[in-house]
Amino acid sequence: MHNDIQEVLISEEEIQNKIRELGAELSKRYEGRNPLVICVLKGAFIFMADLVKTITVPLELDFMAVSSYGDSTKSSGVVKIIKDLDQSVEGRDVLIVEDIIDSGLTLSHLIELLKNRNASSVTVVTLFDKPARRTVNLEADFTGFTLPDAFVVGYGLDYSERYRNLPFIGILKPEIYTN
Ligand SMILES: O=P(O)(O)OC[C@H]1O[C@H](OP(=O)(O)OP(=O)(O)O)[C@H](O)[C@@H]1O
Ligand code: HPA
Ligand SMILES: [Mg+2]
Repeated sequence: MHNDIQEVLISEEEIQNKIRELGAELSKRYEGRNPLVICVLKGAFIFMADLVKTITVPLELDFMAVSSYGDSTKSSGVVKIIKDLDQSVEGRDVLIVEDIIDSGLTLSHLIELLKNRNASSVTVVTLFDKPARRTVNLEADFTGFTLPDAFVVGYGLDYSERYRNLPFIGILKPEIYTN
């Protein structure tokens, strides 16, 4: 698997250090509150697990599975809800945990949905951001790393469902892509 990687962009240690910083900021942001933390599956599952361990306020978790990339390196433009939340967001301080914002389509869709369901606040934390690729105007409230315009894998992010278990973020060798 590591043989398929052309370049490591962000190491495991850099990622873990950044998550501790984000956790400290979020603990301040939610002091005295009880946020509902929503993991956007599948990509954000590792980030969510590492992040919540660094947040010191009481919180609740829920999971939503959405997909727009399928087996491709490009967004289909259609955000499919594969699994909805178990819990109501009405009147809740919602924190959306994303692994990456690329075109911004997934998040803009989710934010709209949660606001329509009457969340009292919607805040976004993303570990990675690719602002150069945005097709909708959107920014996270908390961002870990800004990435160059390249398709990346690892730390939850896949290419065709593979490479999610790499502990770092890297770029694949071009011969791995079939499209
Ligand atoms: O800003 P965007 O262009 O919408 O891209 C970001 C989204 O795309 C990826 O999910 P994907 O659809 O690949 O599903 P997955 O998390 O199950 O891999 C990623 O995990 C984000 O949720
Ligand atoms: N890698 C994996 N999944 C993604 C990416 C990426 O660069 N951008 C949006 N979904
Ligand atoms: Mg994906």
